[in-house]
Amino acid sequence: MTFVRRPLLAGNWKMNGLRAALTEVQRVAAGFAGAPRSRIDLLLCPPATLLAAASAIAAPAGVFLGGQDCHSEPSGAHTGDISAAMLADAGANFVIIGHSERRADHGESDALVRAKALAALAAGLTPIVCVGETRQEREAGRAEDVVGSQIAGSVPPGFAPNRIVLAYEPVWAIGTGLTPTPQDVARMHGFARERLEAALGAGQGPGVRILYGGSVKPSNARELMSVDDVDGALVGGASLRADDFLAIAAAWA
Ligand SMILES: O=C(CO)COP(=O)(O)O
Repeated sequence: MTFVRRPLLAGNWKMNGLRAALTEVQRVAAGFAGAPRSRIDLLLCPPATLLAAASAIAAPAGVFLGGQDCHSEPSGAHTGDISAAMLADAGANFVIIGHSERRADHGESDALVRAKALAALAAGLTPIVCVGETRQEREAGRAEDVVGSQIAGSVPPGFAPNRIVLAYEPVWAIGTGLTPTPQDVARMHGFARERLEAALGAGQGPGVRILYGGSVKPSNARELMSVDDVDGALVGGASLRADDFLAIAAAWA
């Protein structure tokens, strides 16, 4: 079976954005509506407080919306948490799961990340499961071990490859301006695809979109996005301004 992997450019706003920032959503939507949109999927993941308003602006232009986390349970006594169904109800199509900031700030384990991914799938969302090694792990030569075991523990088995997205985000590249070399990105993405094949089942690896994340900017997007097995980007800081985000999207023009 041959798979066509449509590039996905995702913006993770993290804990940034008041209502005034909806003007950036408007500008992304306007820029995308006029672009040859068939080339890529565009996704914005604003804070949950802006999701419904952002969806009203972006969805008509064909821009997808996503959450940044969800609870592993469908509902219940979990003060301050958000369920996958709530995200879907507010207009989300995707949800970022297991971002390294959540793994670090909230002690999320691979098992919890997998449970959250399953909750997302049950609510009809596409989980973007994040993996990546720290600087110490890379320097100790353990990058592949770490990413391999995160994939084995976090990716729910038995789903079609188009229902799950993987994001490789080396922790040391996030918000630092540092990026791996294209050769390192190619090696890690190729390795991740092999491990996805093991996690999802024979023949499934080639169908999964694998995003690169960590200091993606307009100036390096074209080089990083042309690497083998890179099917898009998960962008933090440079997704906050519509001009930068659209300039990254132009890497596929
Ligand atoms: O963590 C990231 C996206 O999820 C990457 O963040 P930066 O693009 O700011 O490095």
